[in-house]
Amino acid sequence: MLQPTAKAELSSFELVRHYFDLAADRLALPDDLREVLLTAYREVQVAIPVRLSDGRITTFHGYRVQHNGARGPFKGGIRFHPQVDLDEFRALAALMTWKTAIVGVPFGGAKGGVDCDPSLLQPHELEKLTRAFTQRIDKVLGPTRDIPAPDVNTNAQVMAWMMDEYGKGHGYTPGIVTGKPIALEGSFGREAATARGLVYLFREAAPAVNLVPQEATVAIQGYGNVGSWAGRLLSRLGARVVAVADESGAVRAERGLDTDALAAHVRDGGRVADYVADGVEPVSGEEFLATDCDVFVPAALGGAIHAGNADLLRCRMVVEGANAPTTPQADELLREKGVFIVPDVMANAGGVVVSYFEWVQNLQHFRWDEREVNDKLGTIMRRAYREVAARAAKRPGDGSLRVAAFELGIERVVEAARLRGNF
Ligand SMILES: NC(=O)C1=CN([C@@H]2O[C@H](COP(=O)(O)OP(=O)(O)OC[C@H]3O[C@@H](n4cnc5c(N)ncnc54)[C@H](OP(=O)(O)O)[C@@H]3O)[C@@H](O)[C@H]2O)C=CC1
Ligand SMILES: O=C(O)CCC(=O)C(=O)O
Repeated sequence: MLQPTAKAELSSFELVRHYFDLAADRLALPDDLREVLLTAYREVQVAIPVRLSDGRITTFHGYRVQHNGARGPFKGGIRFHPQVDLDEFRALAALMTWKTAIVGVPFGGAKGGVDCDPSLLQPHELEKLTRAFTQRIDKVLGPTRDIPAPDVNTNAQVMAWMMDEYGKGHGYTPGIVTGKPIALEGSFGREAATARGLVYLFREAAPAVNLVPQEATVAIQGYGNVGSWAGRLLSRLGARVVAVADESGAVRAERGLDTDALAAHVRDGGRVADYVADGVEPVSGEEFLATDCDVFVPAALGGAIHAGNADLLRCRMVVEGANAPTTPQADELLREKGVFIVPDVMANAGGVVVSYFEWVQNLQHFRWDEREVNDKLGTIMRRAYREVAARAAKRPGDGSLRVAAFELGIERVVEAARLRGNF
């Protein structure tokens, strides 16, 4: 459902660098400082040979990129996907650095993962691979060093295996990962947190395009953790989710999809394209993108909206659940058409904010109830939106939230690094 031409436009890191440069120009950052801020602190690359059930050894490749730790321990998700590479993790780790700074949680940025396709692995193979990966990156992890979390194709179970494997050498350490199962000191609210944060921001942003959130129509690309929770929470708000896509295809329903039923269908192993219900029709990838809606939520992979398809979009607002879903060319094209974009570094920051809450709870071996978690999340997300929007408003003619958000994030990282005497 994503068109591969996206990657050809710019590499993942070039894409992040593009937005970094725009913000760095505004901040008048000197070249030497730019170089420091664009260079990852540490990049770990490991080979992970695993004997699979067919008796053969498959060598997977694992990565952990720690981008910048000026503001606190490195923090960011673990992605399992056949197409990941070092360039992509460099980009995603840098985004984490700006994201944590924008929402003001005391972390740096990291990202990592393995080049595997979990859909081709049996559960015990996935566990074996996860444990072997954890052993190989163990030395750079730690609750005050680097704290992973779930990302694409990883979940609470994968975090539980990572925590258990890490604990073999270090003793019981729940604060080593976030996004764990509730039974293992995971935080209430973390599973839905990325989407909940996105919905908080959508509500803040809606007036900018005269949109009433409760009356909005929405199309969602990706129906995993972020997409399916966004669908369910937006439906609960009263919005109508009229189209959804995953890798298998897309469905559309003018009167609105039953987002809970669709989530249950996916949770039980179904694909979006196979979802059958009254008033629901299968559509092509292009028809999906061209769905008439108020809000488009990319919640799949990077580069999904690019120069080759941005023109198809018929929405008033894009709220980026995915990381780096919009290429610079597409971003410009959409903004020229008057589409209001709430960028990834703020729109999907709810996940890491509640990861921060989980970490804080783990350090104290204490638990907050879900209402407390959600309320605190709302306070942080709304504050971040207002701070970024206020900065964007100072640039009449180019009120891009993305560049303003990058500016804010970079500024905070520079301040912390300077105060620590890092440069
Ligand atoms: N989980 C989190 O807390 C956070 C996630 N994010 C970002 O949100 C995005 C989604 O992550 P998450 O929900 O956790 O991941 P999941 O693995 O839970 O879900 C990914 C979804 O994307 C779909 N997808 C994958 N490839 C394509 C494709 N080519 N076309 C259309 N859909 C596709 C998958 O479909 P299928 O199942 O058919 O493959 C699946 O529905 C990522 O960009 C991630 O970095 C950002 C912040 C936090
Ligand atoms: O929760 C976290 O620590 C990180 C989530 C993540 O990977 C992201 O925000 O992209």
